[in-house]
Amino acid sequence: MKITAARVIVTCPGRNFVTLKIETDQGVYGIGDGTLNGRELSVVAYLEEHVIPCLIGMDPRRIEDIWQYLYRGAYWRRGPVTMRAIAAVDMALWDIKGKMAGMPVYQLLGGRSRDGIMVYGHANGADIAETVEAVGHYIDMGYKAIRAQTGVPGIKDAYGVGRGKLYYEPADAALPSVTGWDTRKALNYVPKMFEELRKTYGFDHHLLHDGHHRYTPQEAANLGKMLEPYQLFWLEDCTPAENQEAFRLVRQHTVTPLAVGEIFNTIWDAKDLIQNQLIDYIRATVVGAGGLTHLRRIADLASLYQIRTGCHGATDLSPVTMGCALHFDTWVPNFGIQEYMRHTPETDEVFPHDYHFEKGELFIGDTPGHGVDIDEKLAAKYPYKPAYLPVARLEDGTMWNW
Ligand SMILES: O=C(O)[C@@H](O)[C@@H](O)[C@H](O)[C@H](O)CO
Ligand SMILES: [Mg+2]
Repeated sequence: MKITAARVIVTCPGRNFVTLKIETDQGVYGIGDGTLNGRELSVVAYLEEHVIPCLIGMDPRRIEDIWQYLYRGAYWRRGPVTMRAIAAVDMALWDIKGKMAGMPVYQLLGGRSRDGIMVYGHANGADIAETVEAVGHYIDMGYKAIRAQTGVPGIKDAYGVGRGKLYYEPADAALPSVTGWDTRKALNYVPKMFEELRKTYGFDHHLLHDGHHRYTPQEAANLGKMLEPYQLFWLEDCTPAENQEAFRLVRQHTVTPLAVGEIFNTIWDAKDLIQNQLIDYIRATVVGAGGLTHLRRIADLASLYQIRTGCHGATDLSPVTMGCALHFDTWVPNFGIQEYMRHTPETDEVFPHDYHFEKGELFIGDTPGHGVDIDEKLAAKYPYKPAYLPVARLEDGTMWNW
Protein backbone atom coordinates (compact mmCIF):
# COMPACT_ATOMS: atom_id res chain seq x y z
CA MET A 1 0.00 0.00 0.00
CA LYS A 2 1.33 3.44 -0.94
CA ILE A 3 0.65 7.12 -0.39
CA THR A 4 0.00 8.53 -3.86
CA ALA A 5 -0.84 12.16 -3.11
CA ALA A 6 -1.21 14.62 -0.26
CA ARG A 7 -2.40 18.19 -0.21
CA VAL A 8 -3.19 20.97 2.20
CA ILE A 9 -6.59 22.65 2.29
CA VAL A 10 -6.87 26.04 3.97
CA THR A 11 -10.37 27.25 4.70
CA CYS A 12 -11.92 30.02 6.78
CA PRO A 13 -15.55 29.26 7.66
CA GLY A 14 -15.47 31.96 10.35
CA ARG A 15 -11.88 31.17 11.34
CA ASN A 16 -8.85 29.60 9.61
CA PHE A 17 -8.23 25.85 9.51
CA VAL A 18 -5.34 23.95 7.94
CA THR A 19 -6.28 20.43 6.86
CA LEU A 20 -4.04 17.77 5.32
CA LYS A 21 -5.57 15.16 3.02
CA ILE A 22 -3.53 12.02 2.28
CA GLU A 23 -4.58 9.76 -0.59
CA THR A 24 -3.54 6.15 -1.22
CA ASP A 25 -3.37 3.71 -4.10
CA GLN A 26 -6.26 1.77 -2.53
CA GLY A 27 -8.73 4.62 -2.90
CA VAL A 28 -8.80 5.23 0.86
CA TYR A 29 -7.89 8.70 2.12
CA GLY A 30 -7.34 10.23 5.53
CA ILE A 31 -7.46 13.78 6.87
CA GLY A 32 -5.56 15.54 9.64
CA ASP A 33 -5.61 18.97 11.32
CA GLY A 34 -2.51 21.22 11.34
CA THR A 35 -4.07 24.52 12.47
CA LEU A 36 -1.79 26.90 14.40
CA ASN A 37 -3.87 29.90 15.40
CA GLY A 38 -2.44 33.16 14.02
CA ARG A 39 0.51 31.37 12.36
CA GLU A 40 -1.40 29.03 10.02
CA LEU A 41 0.63 29.49 6.84
CA SER A 42 3.88 28.42 8.49
CA VAL A 43 2.43 24.92 8.91
CA VAL A 44 1.11 24.99 5.33
CA ALA A 45 4.64 25.73 4.05
CA TYR A 46 6.21 23.11 6.34
CA LEU A 47 3.82 20.48 5.02
CA GLU A 48 3.88 21.46 1.36
CA GLU A 49 7.58 22.16 1.01
CA HIS A 50 9.13 19.71 3.43
CA VAL A 51 6.78 16.89 4.43
CA ILE A 52 4.56 15.98 1.49
CA PRO A 53 7.46 15.31 -0.93
CA CYS A 54 8.83 12.73 1.58
CA LEU A 55 5.46 11.03 2.07
CA ILE A 56 4.78 10.11 -1.54
CA GLY A 57 5.42 6.40 -2.04
CA MET A 58 5.51 5.58 1.69
CA ASP A 59 3.35 2.82 3.18
CA PRO A 60 0.59 4.66 5.14
CA ARG A 61 0.14 1.67 7.45
CA ARG A 62 3.52 2.35 9.05
CA ILE A 63 2.25 5.08 11.38
CA GLU A 64 4.97 4.70 13.99
CA ASP A 65 7.80 4.59 11.48
CA ILE A 66 6.52 7.64 9.60
CA TRP A 67 6.19 9.50 12.92
CA GLN A 68 9.81 8.70 13.81
CA TYR A 69 10.92 9.57 10.28
CA LEU A 70 9.37 13.03 10.49
CA TYR A 71 10.47 13.66 14.09
CA ARG A 72 14.03 12.32 14.05
CA GLY A 73 14.50 12.76 10.34
CA ALA A 74 14.15 16.55 10.37
CA TYR A 75 17.10 16.72 12.82
CA TRP A 76 15.46 19.94 14.17
CA ARG A 77 13.11 18.60 16.80
CA ARG A 78 10.01 19.85 18.57
CA GLY A 79 8.30 23.25 18.25
CA PRO A 80 4.69 24.16 17.41
CA VAL A 81 5.11 24.23 13.62
CA THR A 82 6.97 20.92 13.29
CA MET A 83 4.75 19.10 15.76
CA ARG A 84 1.53 20.35 14.15
CA ALA A 85 2.73 19.19 10.75
CA ILE A 86 3.56 15.77 12.24
CA ALA A 87 0.19 15.73 14.00
CA ALA A 88 -1.65 16.40 10.73
CA VAL A 89 0.10 13.44 9.08
CA ASP A 90 -0.48 11.23 12.13
CA MET A 91 -4.23 11.94 12.30
CA ALA A 92 -4.60 11.25 8.59
CA LEU A 93 -2.75 7.93 8.92
CA TRP A 94 -4.88 6.77 11.88
CA ASP A 95 -7.92 7.73 9.82
CA ILE A 96 -6.67 5.58 6.92
CA LYS A 97 -5.86 2.65 9.23
CA GLY A 98 -9.30 2.79 10.78
CA LYS A 99 -11.00 2.90 7.39
CA MET A 100 -8.89 -0.07 6.18
CA ALA A 101 -9.74 -2.05 9.32
CA GLY A 102 -13.41 -1.03 9.23
CA MET A 103 -13.04 0.22 12.83
CA PRO A 104 -13.29 3.51 14.67
CA VAL A 105 -9.92 4.77 15.92
CA TYR A 106 -10.76 4.23 19.61
CA GLN A 107 -10.97 0.50 18.87
CA LEU A 108 -7.48 0.56 17.35
CA LEU A 109 -6.14 2.33 20.44
CA GLY A 110 -7.38 -0.42 22.73
CA GLY A 111 -11.14 -0.05 22.91
CA ARG A 112 -13.64 1.77 25.02
CA SER A 113 -12.91 2.78 28.64
CA ARG A 114 -16.10 4.86 29.04
CA ASP A 115 -19.32 5.74 27.27
CA GLY A 116 -19.53 9.53 27.31
CA ILE A 117 -16.80 12.14 27.51
CA MET A 118 -17.40 14.79 30.17
CA VAL A 119 -16.75 18.20 28.64
CA TYR A 120 -16.52 21.74 29.96
CA GLY A 121 -17.91 24.78 28.19
CA HIS A 122 -16.82 28.41 28.32
CA ALA A 123 -19.03 30.83 30.24
CA ASN A 124 -17.97 34.44 30.34
CA GLY A 125 -19.25 37.96 30.74
CA ALA A 126 -18.12 41.57 30.96
CA ASP A 127 -18.43 41.48 34.77
CA ILE A 128 -19.35 39.11 37.61
CA ALA A 129 -23.11 39.51 37.18
CA GLU A 130 -22.95 38.70 33.47
CA THR A 131 -20.66 35.71 34.05
CA VAL A 132 -22.95 34.33 36.76
CA GLU A 133 -25.81 34.53 34.28
CA ALA A 134 -23.72 32.86 31.54
CA VAL A 135 -22.84 29.96 33.87
CA GLY A 136 -26.56 29.48 34.49
CA HIS A 137 -27.07 29.25 30.74
CA TYR A 138 -24.51 26.41 30.53
CA ILE A 139 -26.12 24.63 33.46
CA ASP A 140 -29.45 24.84 31.60
CA MET A 141 -27.81 23.30 28.53
CA GLY A 142 -26.84 20.31 30.67
CA TYR A 143 -23.14 20.96 31.23
CA LYS A 144 -21.62 19.32 34.30
CA ALA A 145 -18.46 21.38 34.11
CA ILE A 146 -18.07 25.05 33.23
CA ARG A 147 -15.10 27.32 32.84
CA ALA A 148 -15.82 30.82 34.15
CA GLN A 149 -13.92 33.93 32.97
CA THR A 150 -14.94 37.47 33.69
CA GLY A 151 -14.01 40.91 32.46
CA VAL A 152 -12.28 42.89 35.20
CA PRO A 153 -13.18 46.55 35.80
CA GLY A 154 -10.26 48.68 34.67
CA ILE A 155 -8.69 46.04 32.39
CA LYS A 156 -9.20 46.57 28.66
CA ASP A 157 -10.58 43.45 26.90
CA ALA A 158 -9.18 40.93 29.41
CA TYR A 159 -8.59 37.45 27.95
CA GLY A 160 -11.52 35.06 27.93
CA VAL A 161 -14.44 37.41 27.46
CA GLY A 162 -16.21 36.75 24.19
CA ARG A 163 -18.49 38.89 22.15
CA GLY A 164 -21.02 36.17 21.40
CA LYS A 165 -22.79 33.85 23.84
CA LEU A 166 -21.54 30.51 22.47
CA TYR A 167 -18.89 31.22 19.84
CA TYR A 168 -15.85 32.96 21.16
CA GLU A 169 -12.95 33.53 18.80
CA PRO A 170 -9.97 35.51 20.11
CA ALA A 171 -8.10 35.79 16.76
CA ASP A 172 -10.24 38.65 15.59
CA ALA A 173 -8.09 41.12 13.63
CA ALA A 174 -5.76 41.23 10.63
CA LEU A 175 -3.05 42.51 12.96
CA PRO A 176 -2.86 41.81 16.72
CA SER A 177 -5.26 43.97 18.72
CA VAL A 178 -3.89 45.35 22.00
CA THR A 179 -5.52 44.28 25.25
CA GLY A 180 -4.62 45.19 28.82
CA TRP A 181 -3.62 43.44 32.03
CA ASP A 182 -3.32 44.31 35.71
CA THR A 183 -2.63 41.51 38.16
CA ARG A 184 -3.71 43.43 41.25
CA LYS A 185 -7.13 44.18 39.77
CA ALA A 186 -7.59 40.57 38.67
CA LEU A 187 -6.59 39.15 42.06
CA ASN A 188 -9.14 41.44 43.73
CA TYR A 189 -11.93 40.44 41.36
CA VAL A 190 -11.66 36.80 40.26
CA PRO A 191 -12.15 35.20 43.74
CA LYS A 192 -15.31 37.33 44.18
CA MET A 193 -16.71 35.81 40.99
CA PHE A 194 -16.26 32.28 42.32
CA GLU A 195 -17.77 33.26 45.66
CA GLU A 196 -20.81 34.53 43.79
CA LEU A 197 -21.00 31.44 41.58
CA ARG A 198 -20.95 29.05 44.53
CA LYS A 199 -23.52 31.18 46.39
CA THR A 200 -25.82 31.12 43.37
CA TYR A 201 -25.45 27.55 42.10
CA GLY A 202 -23.99 25.57 45.01
CA PHE A 203 -21.27 22.96 44.68
CA ASP A 204 -22.85 20.39 42.34
CA HIS A 205 -21.11 21.55 39.17
CA HIS A 206 -17.43 21.53 38.33
CA LEU A 207 -16.02 25.02 37.91
CA LEU A 208 -12.77 25.77 36.12
CA HIS A 209 -10.66 28.88 35.54
CA ASP A 210 -7.89 29.80 33.11
CA GLY A 211 -5.05 32.11 34.25
CA HIS A 212 -3.73 32.15 30.65
CA HIS A 213 -0.06 32.41 31.75
CA ARG A 214 -0.45 35.88 33.25
CA TYR A 215 0.58 35.43 36.90
CA THR A 216 4.04 35.04 38.38
CA PRO A 217 4.49 31.85 40.43
CA GLN A 218 3.98 33.77 43.68
CA GLU A 219 0.84 35.49 42.37
CA ALA A 220 -0.45 32.17 41.03
CA ALA A 221 0.07 30.56 44.45
CA ASN A 222 -1.83 33.44 46.02
CA LEU A 223 -4.73 33.02 43.56
CA GLY A 224 -4.81 29.25 44.08
CA LYS A 225 -5.01 29.78 47.83
CA MET A 226 -7.79 32.38 47.57
CA LEU A 227 -9.81 30.03 45.33
CA GLU A 228 -9.57 27.03 47.67
CA PRO A 229 -12.96 27.62 49.38
CA TYR A 230 -14.69 27.35 45.99
CA GLN A 231 -13.29 23.88 45.20
CA LEU A 232 -12.34 24.35 41.56
CA PHE A 233 -11.97 21.38 39.20
CA TRP A 234 -8.78 23.11 38.07
CA LEU A 235 -6.85 26.34 37.76
CA GLU A 236 -5.26 26.34 34.31
CA ASP A 237 -2.01 27.90 33.09
CA CYS A 238 -1.65 29.85 36.31
CA THR A 239 1.93 30.77 35.35
CA PRO A 240 4.03 30.21 32.20
CA ALA A 241 5.43 26.69 32.09
CA GLU A 242 8.63 27.06 30.08
CA ASN A 243 10.26 26.80 33.48
CA GLN A 244 8.55 23.66 34.74
CA GLU A 245 10.26 24.07 38.11
CA ALA A 246 8.16 27.24 38.70
CA PHE A 247 5.16 25.07 39.52
CA ARG A 248 6.88 23.75 42.64
CA LEU A 249 6.36 27.13 44.27
CA VAL A 250 2.66 27.20 43.34
CA ARG A 251 2.16 23.60 44.44
CA GLN A 252 3.76 24.18 47.86
CA HIS A 253 1.17 26.80 48.68
CA THR A 254 -2.16 25.58 47.37
CA VAL A 255 -4.31 22.46 47.01
CA THR A 256 -6.30 23.98 44.13
CA PRO A 257 -5.81 21.43 41.31
CA LEU A 258 -3.48 22.64 38.56
CA ALA A 259 -3.76 22.07 34.80
CA VAL A 260 -1.16 22.90 32.15
CA GLY A 261 -0.23 21.98 28.61
CA GLU A 262 -2.31 23.50 25.81
CA ILE A 263 0.85 25.00 24.31
CA PHE A 264 3.00 21.91 24.91
CA ASN A 265 4.30 20.11 21.84
CA THR A 266 6.08 17.07 23.23
CA ILE A 267 6.47 14.91 26.29
CA TRP A 268 9.63 16.89 27.10
CA ASP A 269 7.57 20.02 27.82
CA ALA A 270 5.66 18.10 30.48
CA LYS A 271 8.22 15.63 31.82
CA ASP A 272 9.33 17.45 34.97
CA LEU A 273 5.82 18.67 35.77
CA ILE A 274 4.56 15.10 35.58
CA GLN A 275 7.41 13.28 37.28
CA ASN A 276 7.48 15.72 40.18
CA GLN A 277 3.69 15.62 40.47
CA LEU A 278 3.48 19.39 40.14
CA ILE A 279 0.19 19.28 38.19
CA ASP A 280 -3.06 17.33 38.30
CA TYR A 281 -4.19 17.55 34.66
CA ILE A 282 -2.20 17.53 31.43
CA ARG A 283 -3.80 19.59 28.65
CA ALA A 284 -1.73 18.59 25.63
CA THR A 285 -3.89 17.60 22.71
CA VAL A 286 -3.72 15.76 19.40
CA VAL A 287 -2.92 18.68 17.08
CA GLY A 288 -0.50 20.39 19.47
CA ALA A 289 1.49 17.37 20.55
CA GLY A 290 2.35 15.40 17.41
CA GLY A 291 -0.88 13.45 16.94
CA LEU A 292 -2.34 10.40 18.66
CA THR A 293 0.95 8.53 18.43
CA HIS A 294 2.73 10.98 20.71
CA LEU A 295 -0.19 12.09 22.88
CA ARG A 296 -0.72 8.59 24.19
CA ARG A 297 2.93 8.47 25.31
CA ILE A 298 2.33 11.64 27.34
CA ALA A 299 -0.86 10.16 28.82
CA ASP A 300 0.93 6.94 29.74
CA LEU A 301 3.67 8.82 31.57
CA ALA A 302 1.02 10.90 33.35
CA SER A 303 -0.91 7.79 34.40
CA LEU A 304 2.08 6.57 36.43
CA TYR A 305 1.67 9.66 38.62
CA GLN A 306 -2.15 9.71 38.83
CA ILE A 307 -2.27 12.75 36.58
CA ARG A 308 -5.32 12.85 34.32
CA THR A 309 -5.92 14.23 30.84
CA GLY A 310 -7.81 17.40 29.96
CA CYS A 311 -7.30 17.96 26.24
CA HIS A 312 -7.33 21.49 24.89
CA GLY A 313 -10.46 21.96 22.77
CA ALA A 314 -10.82 25.61 21.83
CA THR A 315 -12.33 26.60 18.47
CA ASP A 316 -8.94 26.91 16.80
CA LEU A 317 -8.67 23.12 17.04
CA SER A 318 -10.67 21.94 14.04
CA PRO A 319 -13.43 19.33 14.20
CA VAL A 320 -10.77 16.88 12.93
CA THR A 321 -8.77 17.37 16.14
CA MET A 322 -11.97 17.23 18.19
CA GLY A 323 -12.90 13.89 16.59
CA CYS A 324 -9.43 12.47 17.22
CA ALA A 325 -9.42 13.80 20.79
CA LEU A 326 -12.75 12.07 21.44
CA HIS A 327 -11.36 8.73 20.23
CA PHE A 328 -8.40 9.29 22.53
CA ASP A 329 -10.67 10.30 25.44
CA THR A 330 -12.89 7.26 24.88
CA TRP A 331 -9.88 4.99 25.24
CA VAL A 332 -7.43 6.69 27.62
CA PRO A 333 -7.56 5.08 31.09
CA ASN A 334 -6.54 8.25 32.97
CA PHE A 335 -9.16 10.53 31.41
CA GLY A 336 -10.10 13.68 33.29
CA ILE A 337 -12.17 16.01 31.15
CA GLN A 338 -12.34 17.41 27.59
CA GLU A 339 -12.60 21.10 26.72
CA TYR A 340 -15.42 21.81 24.28
CA MET A 341 -15.83 25.21 22.72
CA ARG A 342 -18.49 24.85 20.06
CA HIS A 343 -17.66 25.46 16.41
CA THR A 344 -19.96 27.67 14.36
CA PRO A 345 -22.58 25.99 12.14
CA GLU A 346 -20.49 27.04 9.06
CA THR A 347 -17.47 25.14 10.42
CA ASP A 348 -19.55 22.10 11.31
CA GLU A 349 -20.88 22.07 7.76
CA VAL A 350 -17.40 22.18 6.20
CA PHE A 351 -16.30 19.33 8.50
CA PRO A 352 -19.09 16.73 8.69
CA HIS A 353 -18.43 14.64 11.80
CA ASP A 354 -19.62 11.68 13.78
CA TYR A 355 -19.78 13.06 17.34
CA HIS A 356 -22.57 14.69 19.29
CA PHE A 357 -23.29 16.48 22.57
CA GLU A 358 -25.79 15.18 25.09
CA LYS A 359 -26.28 16.14 28.74
CA GLY A 360 -22.81 17.54 29.34
CA GLU A 361 -20.99 14.80 27.48
CA LEU A 362 -19.69 14.24 23.96
CA PHE A 363 -20.11 10.88 22.27
CA ILE A 364 -18.01 9.55 19.39
CA GLY A 365 -19.68 7.36 16.79
CA ASP A 366 -18.52 4.11 15.18
CA THR A 367 -17.66 5.39 11.70
CA PRO A 368 -14.45 3.68 10.56
CA GLY A 369 -11.44 6.00 10.96
CA HIS A 370 -11.80 9.13 13.06
CA GLY A 371 -15.19 9.95 11.62
CA VAL A 372 -14.49 13.53 10.49
CA ASP A 373 -14.42 14.55 6.84
CA ILE A 374 -14.00 17.75 4.86
CA ASP A 375 -16.41 19.04 2.23
CA GLU A 376 -13.82 20.48 -0.15
CA LYS A 377 -16.29 22.30 -2.38
CA LEU A 378 -17.73 24.13 0.58
CA ALA A 379 -14.25 24.72 2.05
CA ALA A 380 -13.23 26.48 -1.18
CA LYS A 381 -15.96 29.05 -0.62
CA TYR A 382 -14.17 30.34 2.48
CA PRO A 383 -10.68 31.60 1.50
CA TYR A 384 -7.92 32.20 4.08
CA LYS A 385 -8.21 35.44 6.02
CA PRO A 386 -5.25 36.71 8.06
CA ALA A 387 -6.22 36.79 11.75
CA TYR A 388 -3.96 37.23 14.74
CA LEU A 389 -4.36 36.53 18.42
CA PRO A 390 -4.31 39.71 20.55
CA VAL A 391 -1.32 40.90 22.53
CA ALA A 392 -1.44 42.30 26.08
CA ARG A 393 0.28 45.29 27.65
CA LEU A 394 0.39 46.54 31.23
CA GLU A 395 -0.88 50.04 31.98
CA ASP A 396 2.60 51.55 31.50
CA GLY A 397 2.93 49.89 28.08
CA THR A 398 5.09 46.92 29.11
CA MET A 399 4.44 43.79 27.00
CA TRP A 400 2.80 41.02 29.01
CA ASN A 401 1.40 37.58 28.35
CA TRP A 402 -1.96 37.70 26.63
O1 LIG B 1 -8.06 27.17 27.40
C1 LIG B 1 -8.31 27.61 26.32
O2 LIG B 1 -9.13 27.13 25.56
C2 LIG B 1 -7.59 28.87 25.87
O3 LIG B 1 -6.45 29.05 26.57
C3 LIG B 1 -7.57 28.96 24.39
O4 LIG B 1 -8.77 29.60 24.10
C4 LIG B 1 -6.43 29.71 23.73
O5 LIG B 1 -6.45 31.04 24.11
C5 LIG B 1 -6.58 29.57 22.26
O6 LIG B 1 -6.53 28.23 21.90
C6 LIG B 1 -5.52 30.35 21.51
O7 LIG B 1 -5.62 30.09 20.15
MG1 LIG C 1 -6.27 27.78 28.22
